[in-house]
Amino acid sequence: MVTTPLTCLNYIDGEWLAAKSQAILESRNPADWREVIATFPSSGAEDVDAAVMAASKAYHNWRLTPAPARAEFIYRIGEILLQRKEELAYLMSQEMGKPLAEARGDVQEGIDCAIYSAGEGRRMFGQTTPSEMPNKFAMTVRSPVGVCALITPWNFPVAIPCWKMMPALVCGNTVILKPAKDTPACATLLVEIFQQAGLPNGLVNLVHGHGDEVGQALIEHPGINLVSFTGSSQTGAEVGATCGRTFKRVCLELGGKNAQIVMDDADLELALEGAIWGAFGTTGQRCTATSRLILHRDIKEKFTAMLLDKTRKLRLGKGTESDTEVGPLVNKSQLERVSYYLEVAHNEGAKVLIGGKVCTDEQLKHGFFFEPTILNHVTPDMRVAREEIFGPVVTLIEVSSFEEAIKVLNDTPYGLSSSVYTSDVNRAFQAMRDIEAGITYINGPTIGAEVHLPFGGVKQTGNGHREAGSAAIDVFTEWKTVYVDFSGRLQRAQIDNR
Ligand SMILES: NC(=O)C1=CN([C@@H]2O[C@H](COP(=O)(O)OP(=O)(O)OC[C@H]3O[C@@H](n4cnc5c(N)ncnc54)[C@H](OP(=O)(O)O)[C@@H]3O)[C@@H](O)[C@H]2O)C=CC1
Ligand SMILES: O=C(O)CCCC(=O)O
Repeated sequence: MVTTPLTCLNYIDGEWLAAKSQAILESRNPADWREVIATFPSSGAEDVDAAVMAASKAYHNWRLTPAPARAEFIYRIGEILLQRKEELAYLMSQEMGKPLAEARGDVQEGIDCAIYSAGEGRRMFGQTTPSEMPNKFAMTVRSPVGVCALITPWNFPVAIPCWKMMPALVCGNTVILKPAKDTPACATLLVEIFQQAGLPNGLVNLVHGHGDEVGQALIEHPGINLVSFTGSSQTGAEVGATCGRTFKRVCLELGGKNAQIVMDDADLELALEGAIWGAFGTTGQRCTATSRLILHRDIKEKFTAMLLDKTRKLRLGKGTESDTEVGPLVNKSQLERVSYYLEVAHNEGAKVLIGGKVCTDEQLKHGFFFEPTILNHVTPDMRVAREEIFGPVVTLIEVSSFEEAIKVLNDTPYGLSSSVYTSDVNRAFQAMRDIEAGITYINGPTIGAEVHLPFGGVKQTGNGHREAGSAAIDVFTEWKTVYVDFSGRLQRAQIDNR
């Protein structure tokens, strides 16, 4: 296990460095805020400059390294991640609060992503297409985009950086990672693992600090070719606007307001398991979390009773304790945000069936714990049914038909994940066709994405790109069309006669 507090540094051009200003910040344990987990640099524009310079220099060799050789390096990272999985998972649980079992799952996603992306190194196919000319061949090849800025949130501190870094690197790009300031230690240990795998200087650079300083300097920097951002829709809109203004390719993975429909013909035990995991897994701090349960009126009463019973038995605690099912929120402002939405719920006339307040348990009083909460009498027009809460709060909405359920599900500015529990195959296919979301689960919870499949959403959840799976290769490469004219001269007559 890692001994805390850790002293984390930036990693630029193969060296561990303090910020040029020497300023530092702290990350603390959300289950007990008295405990400092790490100190880390509060970097500025001059540190970003150094990282961009290092990444640009490294790009010249890396882009010419054959993709299968790049892939071998990525595979090696996957192997070391597997060896150090427990260490990384424990640190994650200490630093952002998720239960150990979930933290292991987070690291496992990083491993899966490395293994999958390494395979892509041998599959970076283009196309050959017949030319209209007799003396020409035509083809498309993939080229790397260049220097990529990767800006990540705290809720999946290993998986999300890996979703971005593994495909970016295998495609021949170099990267600068700006992790969330709540999880600097996880990002530092991750980069140490890359270093252990034999990281060439400048290929991966790590710059810690405030989003509105480091993040902003990155998105504005003329040496950055691509920005891949995962975070809130509010920040994402600003990132997208800046990238538009400065002509950068940008991939935005943003918020969600995901719903699970439970129909009158559903297997209720199965739907219950899905609802509990979807709503309270990672303390509701997933972009795919179930925030709305859309319940058919014929099963609503029975299902609500089952839900209440199960929620009452959930064990809150420190993520590092083996029997914990629900950990703390990540920081004070998350606790305030969730408390604020409870006030909104009261004002809008929703009814708290369970939870609804900061946890008062003596053992947990130094952590950011909020009780798992169920809100009843919620209607689709209420703010609690439309805005992302990002905490352990689920709203119950009653409907009378399948058509109404789909309409309510779609009635949100977001479109990431969705789920339908039904035993009617026709309804399942209709849901697949009519739901406006990037991901639809049939008889499964809204959470639990697999790294070899495209991930992302519609509407205010993003800008149309997909990460993970083969879609990630589209994000991190440019198409180049190549014509080979083997006659050695222009054939005027053929051109004119076309
Ligand atoms: N669709 C998806 O794939 C996912 C979406 N999310 C969404 O992320 C949100 C929670 O994450 P959270 O970290 O609070 O989101 P934020 O948008 O606050 O932050 C995300 C990242 O952006 C940085 N940042 C903040 N301001 C700027 C800026 N002006 N320019 C550039 N970068 C900036 C942050 O730095 P700092 O830490 O210093 O603030 C952080 O690294 C939720 O809305 C959730 O739905 C989360 C996971 C997956
Ligand atoms: O919230 C996220 O950042 C990813 C969640 C993936 C999933 O649970 O499907």
